[in-house]
Amino acid sequence: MHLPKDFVSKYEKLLGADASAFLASFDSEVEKGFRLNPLKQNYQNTSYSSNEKVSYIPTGYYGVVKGNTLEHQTGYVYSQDLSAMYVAQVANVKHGEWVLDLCAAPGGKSTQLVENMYNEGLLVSNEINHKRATILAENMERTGAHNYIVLNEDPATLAHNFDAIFDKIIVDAPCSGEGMFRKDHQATSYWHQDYAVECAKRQKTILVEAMKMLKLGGELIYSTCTFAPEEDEQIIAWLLEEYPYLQVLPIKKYSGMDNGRPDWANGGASLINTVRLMPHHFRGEGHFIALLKDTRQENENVSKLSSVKKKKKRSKKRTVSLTKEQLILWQEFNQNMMKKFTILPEDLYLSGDYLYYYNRNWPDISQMKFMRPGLMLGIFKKKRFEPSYTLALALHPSETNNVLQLSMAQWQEYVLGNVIQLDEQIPNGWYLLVCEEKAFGFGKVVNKTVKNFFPKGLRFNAGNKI
Ligand SMILES: C[S@@+](CC[C@H](N)C(=O)[O-])C[C@H]1O[C@@H](n2cnc3c(N)ncnc32)[C@H](O)[C@@H]1O
Repeated sequence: MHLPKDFVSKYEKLLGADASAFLASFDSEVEKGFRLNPLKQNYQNTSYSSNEKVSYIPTGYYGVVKGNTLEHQTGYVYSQDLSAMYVAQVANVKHGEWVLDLCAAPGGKSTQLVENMYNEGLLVSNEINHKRATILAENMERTGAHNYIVLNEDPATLAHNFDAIFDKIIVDAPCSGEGMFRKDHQATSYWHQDYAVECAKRQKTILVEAMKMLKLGGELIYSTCTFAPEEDEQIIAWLLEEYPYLQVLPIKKYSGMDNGRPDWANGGASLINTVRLMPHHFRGEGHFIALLKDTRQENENVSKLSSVKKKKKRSKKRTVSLTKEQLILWQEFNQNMMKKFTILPEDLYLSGDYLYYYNRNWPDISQMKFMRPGLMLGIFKKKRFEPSYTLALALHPSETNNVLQLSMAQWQEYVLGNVIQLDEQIPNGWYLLVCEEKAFGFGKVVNKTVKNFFPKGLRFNAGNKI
């Protein structure tokens, strides 16, 4: 592929003898990867489970996944670059933590983070660009997770609302994208000599806001998909200067992963703890990851206590505005449909006519633009409750009373938006529709006809793909 002349000479200087292998890697083939989703029932029951496993991600595999298939639509598989999937692994989220993914669309890292949280704690997944935030919300809903919020805000507004409340913050920063050149040749057209420095300025602005939201003792995970030291080691060196209580923690380096390069920044020894994923050494695209810890926790118990108090005070601000009639409609649906899925009335949140699960302890988001203020349960329509597609994907067939098993051909009809005719009479009402053990939506049975509630914007023709 054609690389900008100045790009070539920059990396010849930086890499010396290693430069020719690095530059040659731009002409080699991109290797693809994907993850399976452990939140799904029997999640390894897919056609991909015998693919070669990735050593550094328990749910990661080498190979290509097809869109417009049952496994993809139901969120069992997510296609992701083999390098990008190491970021959420480095974040090592623990059940119960509050995590912020600040630059989240289209959602590769957010989907992986939430899948590792097993419905405990909270993931706030934010994207500044509205169009991209819509895609993020769709990808998040396919995970079937219960514990996420999708926001569409700029980092400064978030920081104004979320004062030092997150255990972990992921900043997968907008960058010069050099690591994506091999995948997207067009990306080279944006490149110029000063581009990395321009991107670094924006990265610093984002990081200043991120730091306001990090709890004492919290961890910041910073990543880019570029090789540029200005946006990688030099950004971490700058962070250490601005926030001297931050420490760069070592990241485990698997085969082919390189140490960060202190000599490409200010020589700070701890920069070696960061990781560079370089395509001439590693089976994936270019990436940089740093893990930083706020070390103040142990020494500053008093401040820590005040931050906990702040969290409790903030969460009281939210209000629940369901009418009695709406509450009854939801409870009726819940009792008929669900075996184990209990939501307390205090954890219900109404936005317009849409009902969400929003844990009463979560932070107040009423002053921010949201795409999903929690798990969407459904919508109230003229004295009835219609369950959402999102809820269907969040349920295991074994958790529900009314399950309707359909064939692959019937699933194809459903994702096209068609009604499905049944051969036999079954009781009228709502059913969780299931194909090959995978819940793919809700349908309302009326006299042997399954009415279709698959969202119009998501419909597709899967006819020739299976
Ligand atoms: C590298 S991409 C994120 C990829 C994502 N984390 C994933 O794994 O799918 C960076 C994102 O930052 C967003 N962005 C651009 N400018 C921003 C800004 N000033 N503040 C916050 N986010 C920004 C972009 O819209 C883009 O979606």
